[in-house]
Amino acid sequence: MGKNYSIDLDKYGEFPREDRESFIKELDEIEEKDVVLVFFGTQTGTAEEFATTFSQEITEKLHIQSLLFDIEEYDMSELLELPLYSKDKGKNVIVSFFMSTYGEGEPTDNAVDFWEWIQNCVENDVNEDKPLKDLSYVLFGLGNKTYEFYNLIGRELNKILKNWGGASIIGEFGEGDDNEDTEGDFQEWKEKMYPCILNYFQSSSSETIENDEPTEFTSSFNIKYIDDINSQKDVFIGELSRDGPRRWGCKDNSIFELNNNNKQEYDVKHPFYAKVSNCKQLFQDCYDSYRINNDIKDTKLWDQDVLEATDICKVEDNKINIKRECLHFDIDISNSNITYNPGDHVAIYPRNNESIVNNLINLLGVTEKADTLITLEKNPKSKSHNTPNISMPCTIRTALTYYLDINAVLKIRQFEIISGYTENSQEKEYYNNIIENFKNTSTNMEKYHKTLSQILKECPETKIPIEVVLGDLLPKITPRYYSISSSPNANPNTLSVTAILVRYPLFTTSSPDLKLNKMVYSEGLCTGYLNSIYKNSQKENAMDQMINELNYDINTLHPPKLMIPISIRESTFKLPRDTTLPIIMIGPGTGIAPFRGFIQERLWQAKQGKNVGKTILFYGCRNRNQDYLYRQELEDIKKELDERKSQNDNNIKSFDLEIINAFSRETDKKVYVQHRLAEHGEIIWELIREKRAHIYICGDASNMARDVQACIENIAKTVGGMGENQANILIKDLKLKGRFHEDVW
Ligand SMILES: Cc1cc2nc3c(=O)[nH]c(=O)nc-3n(C[C@H](O)[C@H](O)[C@H](O)COP(=O)(O)O)c2cc1C
Repeated sequence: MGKNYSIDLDKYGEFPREDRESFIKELDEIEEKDVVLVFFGTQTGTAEEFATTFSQEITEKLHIQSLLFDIEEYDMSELLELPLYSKDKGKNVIVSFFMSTYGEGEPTDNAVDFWEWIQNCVENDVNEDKPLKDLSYVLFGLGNKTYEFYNLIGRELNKILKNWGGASIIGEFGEGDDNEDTEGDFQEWKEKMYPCILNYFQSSSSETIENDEPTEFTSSFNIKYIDDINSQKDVFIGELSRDGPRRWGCKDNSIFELNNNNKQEYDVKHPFYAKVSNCKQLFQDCYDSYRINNDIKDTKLWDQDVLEATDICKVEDNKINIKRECLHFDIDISNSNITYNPGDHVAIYPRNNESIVNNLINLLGVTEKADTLITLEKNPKSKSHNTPNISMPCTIRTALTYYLDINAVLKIRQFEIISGYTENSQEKEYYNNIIENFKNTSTNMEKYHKTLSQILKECPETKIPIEVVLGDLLPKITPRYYSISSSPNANPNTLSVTAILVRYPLFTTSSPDLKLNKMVYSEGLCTGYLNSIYKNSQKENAMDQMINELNYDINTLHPPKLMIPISIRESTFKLPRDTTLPIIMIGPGTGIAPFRGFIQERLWQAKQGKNVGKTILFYGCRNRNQDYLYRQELEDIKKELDERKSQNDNNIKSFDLEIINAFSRETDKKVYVQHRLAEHGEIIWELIREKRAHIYICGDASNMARDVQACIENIAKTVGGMGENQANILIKDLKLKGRFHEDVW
């Protein structure tokens, strides 16, 4: 399609067009005149999920053609050509964007190029041409109000499209706040948006748009079973891959990827499968307490795909105590060409628990076909142009284990689809109640906490065709990001992860004999996966078994089970280039993760003969004997430094490390990091004001980060004698100068 539409694209700055698809070409391939294009910028999949729902409902409910695009994969400079193209072809096109904000008001990884390009456009356009003046757009931003730059990407994009581009917005700019209820915000917004979209097409189209009752849901795909496959090499076995299937082999007792020869770069769409070189538990005897049947979610009993907490649970009086666990992993990145800096993030791709997959396969009634190869082919009766969330051909078991999030909490659209697949009036009523309840009261969908298996268990007469489950119902598994807790210089070829296990207590069985009470819980997808890797690695001969399992029988073929798919995401949470500058790190709980890397790096720098500035860590946890992460390691480093100092050791330059702890449950008084920070106001102030210290906060976004910032402002007032306004400006100024960093979630 390219430059047919006489726009001088280069004038606005270059877009990396290589390897990008053309959305105008795809638009050209469909006959319909009225089309909604839907782009998403997502990190953990929410924006993609909303964009998918939006696109599907536009087609199913409004009967308007819609195309869905990952913003990363398309040449977005075509936006400039789109108005002329549409005019030329007599098409009415709406462009919609679902954009999440990350970092400190930054775009998601898949939107980085688009974001740079559109900002360059604004800068390069001296004449302010309003090149998008004939473009109509729809915009929904996803963010979290606890962040300073709430929904910055959505808000800025709105301004750019409107003010610079001259485009017109349809309906209202929508915003979802993850701190409250993004799903509810989206529901409300889209219900108002649909009439606006209809209106737009009705007034601009020569044809009449029929929008009576929504038609019945039609599966986007038909399933095709493949009995004989010519070439096994074309089969996907659960690997994550930008291009074709991937295979692993074994030599000298170690596993390596075949046919790769390190040529392929590893990224989020083509992760590196890494060996775990070491993993261990970090907490000692640490528990969370729940009152029996009181603190627990109101939910029906079911006996599958939840875990009974017998081995991690202690009953005591009228309480159930469930174990808190935190795992440390050292991941081997040798032979991967992967590099990282302390403070970067690692993406980990989880997979579903085998027994939960088996349950679901049974409940769906596909046990016999579970290991047959399938592909999903477009259903000619469906108008949907969506692509499936699975790599094909693969087996149903592979799709449900590696590609689809079978534990995802079902949302309203999924209930709408499911309700069409039962003849039982009670089940229908049950679904309708959930849908109505949600629509009328904006109840947070998480409250229901229903997964597909639970629903199928509760409603046995619901029979959902497998192609709907695979192609329309389940979202894809997205990677989870962790702050890397190591320094590459101190640990060549290793990357560490510190992960607290996420457990959702669901209910307790209540027995008059308290000792018989049990807790039932479900696990977070990624930490459950990491826990299974940890447990497996504790078994004898785990590695040998994994190697043995790499046999090439198509029915059991899978990526190496104990290897973790990873990729790196660069972060702005970086140590100062000038090693002599002091740093103040505040990171309670797993917020310590990047600081373990920082401390390792500073120690390494000192050992290399560099002068290293004062390094203070404020670390908080409940109790020094239970959940003090890396206590031994930190104490060992302190000891080593003290010994070297007392011996006037010239092999290491100065490295003044101070660790200040806040233990919240050791005394009657709750002591948190901000309290300890306030106690050290004088030195903090001196380091900030006189010594150009960098401040780093890592951990909980909603309370801790806010309280710590308020505490630093207070120090500026009480110690530095600043007024309210001045103290506020000081923090803003530090941020602008790149001396105040946050890595919060
Ligand atoms: C590390 C991290 C940083 C974030 N930074 C911001 C931010 O600066 N502003 C904001 O409004 N939301 C921020 N968020 C919230 C996300 O935008 C929000 O959770 C969104 O729903 C995620 O959508 P996604 O699943 O499409 O990536 C951040 C979330 C995380 C985990």
